[in-house]
Amino acid sequence: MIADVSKSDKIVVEKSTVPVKTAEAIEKILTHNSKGINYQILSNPEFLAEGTAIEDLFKPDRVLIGGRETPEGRKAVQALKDVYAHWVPEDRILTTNLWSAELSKLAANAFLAQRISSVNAISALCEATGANVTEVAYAVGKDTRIGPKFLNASVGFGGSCFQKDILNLVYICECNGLPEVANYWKQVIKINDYQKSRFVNRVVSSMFNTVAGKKIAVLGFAFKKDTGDTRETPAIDVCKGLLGDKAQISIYDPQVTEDQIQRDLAMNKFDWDHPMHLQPTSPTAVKQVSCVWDAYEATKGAHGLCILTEWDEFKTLDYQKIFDNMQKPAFVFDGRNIVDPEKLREIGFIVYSIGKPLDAWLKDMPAVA
Ligand SMILES: NC(=O)C1=CN([C@@H]2O[C@H](COP(=O)(O)OP(=O)(O)OC[C@H]3O[C@@H](n4cnc5c(N)ncnc54)[C@H](O)[C@@H]3O)[C@@H](O)[C@H]2O)C=CC1
Ligand SMILES: O=C(O)[C@H]1O[C@H](OP(=O)(O)OP(=O)(O)OC[C@H]2O[C@@H](n3ccc(=O)[nH]c3=O)[C@H](O)[C@@H]2O)[C@H](O)[C@@H](O)[C@@H]1O
Repeated sequence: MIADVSKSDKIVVEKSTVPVKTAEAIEKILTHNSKGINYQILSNPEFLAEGTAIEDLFKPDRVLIGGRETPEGRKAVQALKDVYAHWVPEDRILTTNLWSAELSKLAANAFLAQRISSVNAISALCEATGANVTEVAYAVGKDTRIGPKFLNASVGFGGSCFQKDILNLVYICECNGLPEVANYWKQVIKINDYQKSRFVNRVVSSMFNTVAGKKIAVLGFAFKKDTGDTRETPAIDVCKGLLGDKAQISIYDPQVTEDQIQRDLAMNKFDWDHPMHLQPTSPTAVKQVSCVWDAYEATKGAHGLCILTEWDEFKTLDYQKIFDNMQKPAFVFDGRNIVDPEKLREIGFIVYSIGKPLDAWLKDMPAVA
C-alpha cells in the first residue's frame, strides 16, 4: 500500500512490537515494488503502558531508534531523532542498529514479565513459610541493582503484550536453534499460568473443596486498573477455573462492559488476538455469570469475593457493609494485595492475600483442592 501511493523517497517507521528481522521483510517488499523510490525502514518501538500512555509519551524513560548502518540509514535515524528532540532530552534518545531496536522491545517486555513471575514464584514460597511477599519484595528492591518497581505480587500478569511478546521471543529462539534459551523464557509464562491456577485452587480449597452452586463476587475484570482492556486478563482464567467447578459468578468492573466479559468467557484461549470482525457477534452468554454495576450488588449474598484488578475504588469500599450482606463464613481472596488483611479479619472475614502469612483457617486447608 505504501509503495502504491508513494511519489517520493520515504522513511517507514515500525512502531509495533515485531519479530526481529521484520524490517528486512518490509524492506524487501517495498524495494520490489518501489518504482524507483528509496525506502528507509526504521525500528522505533513503542514503550508506553496502558493507563499511563500520555505521561509515557511526554516523559519517556528512553526513545529507541534503530536503522541501517549506511549513510542513508543514519540520515533517516537523524530525521526521526529530530522529531523527538522537540520534547525528549537528547540523552534519552538511543540509536542502534535495526535488529537491536527490534529485539530490545521484546527483551524489555520479557524482563518486565520475568520480574512479575519471579516475585509471584516467591509469593508461593512465602505462603508456605510464613514470610510476607510485600516485605520480601521491599527488601529485595532496596538493592539499587534490582530496584523497587514492578515487584508487586499478583494473581498474574495480563495484557495483550507480555505473553505475546515472550512467545514471540521463544519462537525466534527456537528458529535460531536456541532451545535452552527458548525454555528459559517459556518458564516466565508457565509461572504466570501456575499463579492463576494456584489462586483458583486456594479459593476452592478454602471453601470446603468446592464452589459448586456458591456465589462468588469478582471485583475487577480488566488486566490492570485505569483501563477497560481485558486482553489476556488473569480474570478470564480465574473465572473459567471457578466456572469449571460450577460456581455462580457475579462480576463488577468499573470499565468493562457485560458484553465484553461474556465474549471473553465464551472465547477459547488466544482467540482474543483475532480481529473483532472474526469474533462471534452475539456470543452465547455464560449462564452462571452475571455482570452488575456496583461492588455491593456483586457481593450481596455471596459466599466469597475475589479482587482481580487493583482499582482504587476497591480500597475504600465499606467492607463492614459487604460482610453484613454476605453468607458466612465470608471469604476475601485478594489477588492484588490492595486490602488490609488484618482490618478485614477484625470485621470477621477469612482473608487470603497473595504471598502473605495465611490465617488459621487457610493453614488447615490443603493448598490444592
Ligand atoms: N496496547 C499497548 O499499550 C501497546 C501496544 N504496543 C504494540 O503495538 C501494536 C499494536 O497494539 P494494539 O494497538 O494494542 O493492538 P490492536 O489489537 O488494538 O491493534 C492491532 C491492529 O492490527 C490489525 N491486524 C492484526 N493482524 C493483522 C494482519 N495480519 N494484517 C493486518 N492487520 C492486522 C488488527 O485488526 C488491529 O486493528 C502491537 O505490536 C503491540 O505489541 C506497544 C506498546 C504499547
Ligand atoms: O508492549 C506493550 O504493550 C507494553 O506492555 C507493558 O504495558 P502494559 O501491558 O500496558 O501494562 P503493565 O503496567 O506493564 O502491566 C502488565 C501486567 O502486569 C501486571 N503487573 C505489573 C506490575 C507488577 O508489579 N505486578 C503485576 O502483576 C499488571 O497488573 C498487568 O496485568 C509494558 O509495561 C510497556 O512498557 C509496554 O510498552
